Amino acid sequence: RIPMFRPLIQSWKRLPTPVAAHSMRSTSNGGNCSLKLANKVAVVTGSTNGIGFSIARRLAQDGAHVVISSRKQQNVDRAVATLKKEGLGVSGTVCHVGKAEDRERLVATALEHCGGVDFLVCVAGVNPLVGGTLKSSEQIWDKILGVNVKAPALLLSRLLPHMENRGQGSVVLVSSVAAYVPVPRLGVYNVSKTALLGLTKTLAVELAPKSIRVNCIVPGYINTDFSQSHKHTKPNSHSMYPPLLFPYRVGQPEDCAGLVAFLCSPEASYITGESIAVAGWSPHL
Ligand SMILES: NC(=O)C1=CN([C@@H]2O[C@H](COP(=O)(O)OP(=O)(O)OC[C@H]3O[C@@H](n4cnc5c(N)ncnc54)[C@H](OP(=O)(O)O)[C@@H]3O)[C@@H](O)[C@H]2O)C=CC1
Ligand SMILES: O=C1Nc2ccccc2C1=O
Repeated sequence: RIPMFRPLIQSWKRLPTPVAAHSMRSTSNGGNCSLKLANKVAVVTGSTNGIGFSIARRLAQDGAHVVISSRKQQNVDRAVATLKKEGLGVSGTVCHVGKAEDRERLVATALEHCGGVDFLVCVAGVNPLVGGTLKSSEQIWDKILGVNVKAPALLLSRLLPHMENRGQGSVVLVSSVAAYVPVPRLGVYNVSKTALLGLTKTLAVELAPKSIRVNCIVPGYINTDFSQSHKHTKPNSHSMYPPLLFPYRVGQPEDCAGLVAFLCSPEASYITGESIAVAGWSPHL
């Protein structure tokens, strides 16, 4: 009876049921139409290497057509060629997520190749400075918040009308356990990853009436070039991170990919506003 809740309740009524979401159609991959993401289109930023590449591969293996992107043309070409050789349905374009014209090109590429978009996975993230928060210049603040926080929201705002046209959609943001437990000397980066938790919750509420779900994955230390270049963050027996699983194994990009595929799938159709750790331990209650 509280008026504020009325729009949300109306949107819940319209959320797709798992049964409806399982309907089978032919796939844009020319592949198996029983795959759970058949006929779907995914845009993945920062997807030519590491976690993003693994997510792109997994979504394509599950039947989606995936639009790959990152800053460097040669990386896009290499990633697209590798996945096409595996028989997967992918296309690609250059997109530095911090540049408005690149975001426009990414949207245009997705529409041109695929006619619409069902999933947006925002993986691209940077940390140009290892050091204390208060030692960071305004330029560093602008760079990190611009790429890590503003860019996902601005890209989604351009894709939104096309996702709405499809009747439902799923957005996945990539935060970090650093959002909950600050990694020493990753000051502004830690702050940006905490902001993504808030962005997830706010967008989940705003987009529920449009049947678009917004969730966030929260990786721990994952074995990629990015983490290699921040060697001091590797958990060890002196680190502030609890040594649950990581003495036995380090996280791999594929650990993140499986979770994103689930969050995009019909099985997750009643999950929104969640932040889920992939870390071998849990950073929150
Ligand atoms: N690895 C880890 O331990 C953890 C990583 N994360 C997060 O996961 C995400 C991916 O990290 P990870 O896979 O390790 O990194 P990698 O360095 O392995 O890969 C980064 C990818 O993003 C692209 N990229 C970098 N900057 C931009 C940009 N401005 N615009 C578009 N694409 C860009 C790179 O290609 P190109 O150079 O061609 O642009 C590359 O494809 C980041 O958001 C990071 O914060 C979170 C927690 C832990
Ligand atoms: O860049 C990162 N390095 C890390 C090390 C441990 C946990 C999270 C992270 C990051 O997000």
